[in-house]
Amino acid sequence: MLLSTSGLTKSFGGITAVDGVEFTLEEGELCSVIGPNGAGKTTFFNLITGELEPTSGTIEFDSTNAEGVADITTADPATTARLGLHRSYQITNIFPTLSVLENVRIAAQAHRGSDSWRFWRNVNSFDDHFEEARTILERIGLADDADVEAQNLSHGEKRSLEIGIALAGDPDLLLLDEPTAGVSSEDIGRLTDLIENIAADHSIMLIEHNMDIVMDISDRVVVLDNGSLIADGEPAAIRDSERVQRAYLGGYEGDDRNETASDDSEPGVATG
Ligand SMILES: Nc1ncnc2c1ncn2[C@@H]1O[C@H](COP(=O)(O)OP(=O)(O)OP(=O)(O)O)[C@@H](O)[C@H]1O
Repeated sequence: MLLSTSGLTKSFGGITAVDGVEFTLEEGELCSVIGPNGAGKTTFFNLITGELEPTSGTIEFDSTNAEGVADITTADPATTARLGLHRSYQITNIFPTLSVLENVRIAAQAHRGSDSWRFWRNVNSFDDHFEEARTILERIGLADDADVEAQNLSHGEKRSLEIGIALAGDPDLLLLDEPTAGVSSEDIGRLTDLIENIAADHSIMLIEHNMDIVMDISDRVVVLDNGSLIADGEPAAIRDSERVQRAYLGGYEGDDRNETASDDSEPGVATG
């Protein structure tokens, strides 16, 4: 287990945005979180990263940066980040007038902690951050744009840069909140390839409304409806679940339904 929530609940006044969620993520999984608008997906992420404190329930994270499993139920975002939980936001969080390289370098430097700020004149660590940032730019496909002001990137490239900034934190678990929202169709393929590439050596939780992407790249899909986790299983089983179709998918059949429908006589969907 990398992450686990038990009875996780968050109420805002009369609204229970997240309602008793039992969830476990295994290391290496790419797990998509889907559900209708207002289902509680972003609140679920905010609870995990410590932006919000739960009303009740617990969250545990098996960080490589801590001894054993850490109880992160009430940890703040700085603490969860230090433990290896990073996210990219729906709202862009890059420095628009700095270069693409600087955006990632600063994130790498911040991650290395107060020592590298204190010894910022230390040429070696400064070079290390540049080196690390350049390696990340290669990976996210922005190496040729290293000196471009971030504000001049396309929307899709900005989303890639946000992922690069999150990668500079050396995360064990990356939470991506609608990374393809508003991205042009030609950039979507690139971004999807990038997420798959990152998933090769990171655990990922992904909030995504584009069902073709969800079905294509997820190892596992969980469905939130009205704050409750109503289904948890492999993509094909989720797509074919009547309950999920009723709550959210509303007739979605996907691109490859004919290829995979026959092996789904016993859908592997756990319900909450
Ligand atoms: N800070 C807040 N104060 C009051 N209510 C909130 C707050 N944040 C979220 N909510 C409510 O909690 C519920 C879940 O919202 P949330 O944003 O988590 O859903 P979501 O599944 O991420 O939706 P979307 O797909 O539209 O982003 C909604 O009813 C929302 O209005």
